Amino acid sequence: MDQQKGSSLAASGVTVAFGGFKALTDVTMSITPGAVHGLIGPNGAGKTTMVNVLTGFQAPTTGAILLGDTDIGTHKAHKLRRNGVARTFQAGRLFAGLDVLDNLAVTGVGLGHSRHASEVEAQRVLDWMGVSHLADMPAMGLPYTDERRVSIARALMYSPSFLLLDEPAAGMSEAEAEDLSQVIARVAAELGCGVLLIEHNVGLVLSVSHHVYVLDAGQIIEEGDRDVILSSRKVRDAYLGADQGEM
Ligand SMILES: Nc1ncnc2c1ncn2[C@@H]1O[C@H](COP(=O)(O)OP(=O)(O)OP(=O)(O)O)[C@@H](O)[C@H]1O
Repeated sequence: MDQQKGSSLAASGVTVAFGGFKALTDVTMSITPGAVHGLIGPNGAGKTTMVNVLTGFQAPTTGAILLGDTDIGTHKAHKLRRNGVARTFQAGRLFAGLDVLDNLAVTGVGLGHSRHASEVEAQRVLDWMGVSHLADMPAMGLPYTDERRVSIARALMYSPSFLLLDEPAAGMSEAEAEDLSQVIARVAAELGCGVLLIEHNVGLVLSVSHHVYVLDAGQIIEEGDRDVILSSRKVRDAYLGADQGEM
């Protein structure tokens, strides 16, 4: 199965149960190429579980994960990555002992490319991100925002069709988050990637997303554009009910 350019990555009626506890219940959502999709919700709503189930890190208990017309719900993460579904993690998970270029090149080698080709691709991605000056820096000790950028660059190796970002702006200042939002917008607009953005920074999500899903207690309670989300009583209640402060 090759990369599915032009297809959607979707969850159809997905439930994920851990023992008797349902982290997700009958969730249906779709990520389309060239667009940014937001996924917000209070703590414990199921956002990371959603990313895990869309990227092969967690199998759905029931329901289907569809890449185009193919149910990939039982496919493992490394296979999905080869099919163009890439992600980042809440913690950057860089290899501390390697420099930035090698952190990216390792992904290329894991995808089956030669070391030389992987280094060329790594340099290309770092250039595209505007962070080529980091190439020779050790990953250990990188400033936090650079670490986040390198994590995204690594996920962009060999042009995935989908990029799922798990709280990429955590710990960033407003100015840094604004810079990041421009990178995210470019990933969709210039690379044609379908992006799913999970963030506690709701303002960032609303500013950059074409379509936003709201999870609460494992269920989608609202979806739509910025105006729909901002005017939703259900969304307001979910956040206030969970004492998450203002949106
Ligand atoms: N492997 C697991 N085993 C048991 N329960 C789990 C597991 N993974 C997640 N959960 C539970 O599922 C629920 C959803 O967790 P998840 O991390 O997906 O939420 P989240 O919306 O990403 O939360 P946060 O915003 O705090 O990161 C939580 O109650 C969590 O404790």
